[in-house]
Order: sequence, then structure tokens, then C-alpha cells
Amino acid sequence: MTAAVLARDLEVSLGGATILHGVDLTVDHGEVVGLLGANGSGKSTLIRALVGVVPRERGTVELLGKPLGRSVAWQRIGYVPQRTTAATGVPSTAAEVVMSGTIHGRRLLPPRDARSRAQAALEGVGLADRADDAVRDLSGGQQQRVLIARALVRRPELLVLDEPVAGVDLPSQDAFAGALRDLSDRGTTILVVLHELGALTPLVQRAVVLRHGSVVHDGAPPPARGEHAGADHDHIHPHAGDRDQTDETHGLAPSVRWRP
Ligand SMILES: Nc1ncnc2c1ncn2[C@@H]1O[C@H](COP(=O)(O)OP(=O)(O)OP(=O)(O)O)[C@@H](O)[C@H]1O
Repeated sequence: MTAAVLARDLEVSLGGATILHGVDLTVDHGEVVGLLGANGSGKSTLIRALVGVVPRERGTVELLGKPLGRSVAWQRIGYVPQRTTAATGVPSTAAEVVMSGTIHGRRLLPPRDARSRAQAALEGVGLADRADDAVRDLSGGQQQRVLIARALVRRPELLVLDEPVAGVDLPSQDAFAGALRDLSDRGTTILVVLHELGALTPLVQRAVVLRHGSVVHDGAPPPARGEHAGADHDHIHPHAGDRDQTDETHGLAPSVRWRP
């Protein structure tokens, strides 16, 4: 079976600087992969290159088995960019913005059940009671959750999320984690940029860590904070202060592997 995401030797330059240096990334169908790394390590650039928003200098990308371009089944893919506003010049309600996620190039009218699907998606991000509110009246974090719901409403086969929970409060993060769990249980492939695993810890099966635009770890996710207290915690990884780069790699050094 082909991978859901397959990137090989990806090089991206922006503003005259090389941001990604020969990145390889494979996400298998049904996998949940977290993309981690310090600020500026290239996570968003990688995600944006994968969905074709920024050009590549070199390398190849395939999504759902098709090379990046028109042949990709975009209607089967949900993408949530890094925090932007969901408010447009048009005074739309949260439900309307979410329903727009059911429309794509080949389907210009929302399906009959769009409203109930939108309601369910809003419930998934803890915003069921705000469905009829104008998006511009919602807070920044609430608008971000509307955009997540717009991606969820597609019932995507592949979901790509760029720091979806940044600035989102803990109860809403939990609601969102539950919604992702449901999607994952139904076989959705999820690639998610995160600053820390947080509420998504139980869900993320593999972590890919970027540093200065290169992959420095691809394997087991870092242990949750607080796990140090556990009797069975295995002290084989470096702690803060052990290495200069500890913070940049979320405590992961390139040579370090965790036992699952
Ligand atoms: N349009 C651009 N032009 C020039 N440089 C850019 C552009 N976009 C990003 N960069 C640079 O690329 C590097 C990687 O940025 P990117 O946003 O991919 O990092 P990130 O890991 O997502 O960071 P964060 O965690 O802060 O979101 C940074 O040094 C950034 O300044």
C-alpha cells in the first residue's frame, strides 16, 4: 500500500535562505505522526511544502499516492494552517464557515446533511453552543477552533494540522483530542505540528523532530512531562542541561531512542 504522505529529499528556500535541507518524511495510512521542533526549525515550512503552498527547490512529494498537483484528491484532505483568522469580510456564522469545508472543486453545493455535520464538528472542538454566532465576534482561539472544525467536517482521509492547539484552552484541547481520536479510530491519517504533545500524547504514535531544517529524530514520541515521576521511567535520555540542544529537540538527541 502506498503511504499517505511521502516526501523525499525535500529542499525549500525562502527569502534567499535554505530552510529545509533534504527532508524525508513518510506517514503511513492510519498513522498519527507529531512533527516537533523549536521555533524556526522549519515545521510550518515543511507542512506548507507538503500541501504545495511553498515551492520546492528539490525533492518530491506524494499525497494519497499522487504527486503533488492537480491529481491529488484534495477533497479527501483536511488542512488547518497555523493560526489565522476564520473571519472574512462576509459576516458568516461559525456553522457557515464550517459548512464551507464540505465544498470543494467538484462539489460546489453543500451536501444535505452539511448543517448536522457542521454541528457535530463544532461539538468536536467544544463550540457547539456558538454555531450561530458571527465568527468575527469569536476570540482568536475560538476562530482557530472553527477552522479545525472546518477541516474535520470533510471527514478527511488525511488531516494535516499546523499547531492546531496553540492558544486553545485546556478543556477545548481535550475536546479536540477526543475528536481526533474518533477520526483516528476510523482510520484517518493525521500529521500534526505541535509544540508539545500535551492532550494529544495518547494519540501520537510517532514523532518526527526537526532542527535547523533537518530531521533529527524519527521514532517514538518523547515521554510526557511528569513521566519522570513514574517508577518504570527509563532514564536513558538526556535531561535539560545535559546537552545544549535539549530544548531545541524537545529533549531528544539524534542518537537517542526510547523504548515504546
Ligand atoms: N516567507 C519566508 N521568507 C523568509 N524566511 C522565512 C519565510 N517563512 C519562514 N521563514 C524562515 O524559515 C525558518 C523556519 O520557519 P517555520 O515557520 O517553518 O518554523 P517553525 O518550526 O514552524 O516555527 P514556529 O514553531 O515558530 O512556528 C525561520 O527561520 C523563518 O524565519
